Amino acid sequence: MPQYTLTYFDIEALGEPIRMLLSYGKIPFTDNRIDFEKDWAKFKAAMPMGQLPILEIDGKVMYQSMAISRYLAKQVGLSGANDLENYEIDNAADNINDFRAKIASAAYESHEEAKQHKYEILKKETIPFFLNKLDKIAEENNGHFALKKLTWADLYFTGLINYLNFIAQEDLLANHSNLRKVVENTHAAPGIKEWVAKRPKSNR
Ligand SMILES: N[C@@H](CCC(=O)N[C@@H](CS)C(=O)NCC(=O)O)C(=O)O
Repeated sequence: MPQYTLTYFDIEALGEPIRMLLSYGKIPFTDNRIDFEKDWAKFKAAMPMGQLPILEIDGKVMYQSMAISRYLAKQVGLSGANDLENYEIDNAADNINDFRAKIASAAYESHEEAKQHKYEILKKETIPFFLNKLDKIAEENNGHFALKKLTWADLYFTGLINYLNFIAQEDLLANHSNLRKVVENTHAAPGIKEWVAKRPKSNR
């Protein structure tokens, strides 16, 4: 059996969809968590793109969380059966990633006034726009993001949601029952249920 090591920070965010994919596939992995304050400066230069997560499989270093997710999804049966199905899943994951990037752009803005301005637009326009669109997609897919069944796009959203709530500074799912259903369906999946019950507690 190959040795899997997922290296990320001690949070959910971009590492969590990968932890969920491995758990769903019942693939044992070392959950290596780097202390950002204490140790990150030491590791950063050695990372392929200066960032985390990375997944090592018998020493082969993989990076870019969505590329890793696509790779693992194929291994564990959470990708599509053909190009069109994969398009549907990728499309959903890209929508989710666009939403993530918009929120992150406000959260990591270093200029205080610009940050306030970005949050105002986020709250007034961007968040309601994306949540309504994503909730509609989830409704059309019976509590999933694509193909009316569990795919890696559901794990991508569910893995990110606590982090998105944290950086958006609100409960994004409060008024979106179809998105809550995606999270419930993902949490109920075999392997993921057990992972969520035992994973380190984090609010992001
Ligand atoms: N596109 C990359 C983005 C990775 C990324 O933004 N990683 C952040 C943590 S979520 C990071 O490593 N930050 C530390 C740094 O840039 O020094 C991916 O999806 O893997």
